[in-house]
Amino acid sequence: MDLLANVAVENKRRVCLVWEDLTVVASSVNNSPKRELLKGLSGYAEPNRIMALIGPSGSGKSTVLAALAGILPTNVSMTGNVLLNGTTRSTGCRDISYVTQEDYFLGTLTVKETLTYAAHLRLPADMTKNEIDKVVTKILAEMGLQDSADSRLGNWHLRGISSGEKRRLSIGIEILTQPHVMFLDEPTSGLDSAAAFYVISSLSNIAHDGRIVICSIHQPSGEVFNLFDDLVLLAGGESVYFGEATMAVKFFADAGFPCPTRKNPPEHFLRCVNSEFDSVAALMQSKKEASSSWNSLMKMTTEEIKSELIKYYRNSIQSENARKKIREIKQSEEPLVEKIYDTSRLKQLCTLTNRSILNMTRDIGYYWLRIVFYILNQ
Ligand SMILES: Nc1ncnc2c1ncn2[C@@H]1O[C@H](COP(=O)(O)OP(=O)(O)OP(=O)(O)O)[C@@H](O)[C@H]1O
Repeated sequence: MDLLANVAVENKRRVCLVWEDLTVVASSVNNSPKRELLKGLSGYAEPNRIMALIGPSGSGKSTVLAALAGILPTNVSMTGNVLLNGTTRSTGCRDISYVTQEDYFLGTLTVKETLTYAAHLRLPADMTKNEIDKVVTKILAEMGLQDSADSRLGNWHLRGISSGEKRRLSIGIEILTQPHVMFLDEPTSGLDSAAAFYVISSLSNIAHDGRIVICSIHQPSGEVFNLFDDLVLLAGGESVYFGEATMAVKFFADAGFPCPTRKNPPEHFLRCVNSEFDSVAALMQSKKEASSSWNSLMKMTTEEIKSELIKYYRNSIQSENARKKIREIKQSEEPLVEKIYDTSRLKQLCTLTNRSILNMTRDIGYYWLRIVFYILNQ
């Protein structure tokens, strides 16, 4: 069996991700008290599904992604477990990939060149040039980048590909190694609604090809929201909702906070838990506009709605189902659950960060070599 086929077979293995009682605490600075960034979150992610992580700014979305990917900064400590099954590797680079908000590229290279260099660096050394070309062609097609394959990426003085295409290229580079789990921090930030839809559609296709995709996202449009299978809504580091995205509207209605007709559901969910709206409401009150405000219709402050929802979620059927599913995944004999890191192996939390730095350094080194060869050949 050739290497490409090997990669494909491995990719079909079912891998589930489970997190239990995830608590992240930031150490005190200048005698300030320790701060709990995440408060005992539990959940799971299955292959063939794409999960949205939403919540107000500062609710802990990036911290959850970093905790699950094992790249928390050193000034925070984590308790709880993150479990990944079906693999004997711990945080091996083929299992987990993390796409940051920023795209780091050399603007003078084309899309295809960038993918090809990344493929040469990241794929097994014994893959032939022909095999690598096949992988690159497949990814260009998968990410809808065929038409811009020969376009330069661009930089401050060179007009290049669009921001949406850059995002898709970043994702394409990460799927080169066929990771089982992909984390993405705000993959649609700075994109217009059409580009955001395209990026999330591509991610949905990647997920439905047997992978777990989890991404944080700010205010998704209704169309983008409909692409997600699962939803985690966070507020102040706590779970307000965890479950199927399509069931969230019913959850809010059952909890006593129904989504008004014609309102975009994620907008309503965020409106319910974003305490910043309280200060906006206070400002409006001072302008005598409060009679029409949302809070006055609800007769509660956002802080009160948030605590009500957190309490409701804890005793909800969604929370019970999540606990049951976590138990089932952990008990399933085939494949085995492997603990990828826990509080006793905190050092492993740094491995991904180190690997990213290593990859970046290697990438830069390779690009410089390429430039030197180019100059010598002129
Ligand atoms: N390393 C850290 N040390 C101390 N506090 C931190 C650290 N990382 C994050 N925080 C704090 O934890 C809270 C959650 O941060 P996080 O970046 O996870 O939120 P977020 O939901 O991703 O926000 P945004 O949508 O604005 O990116 C914030 O109040 C932030 O200031």
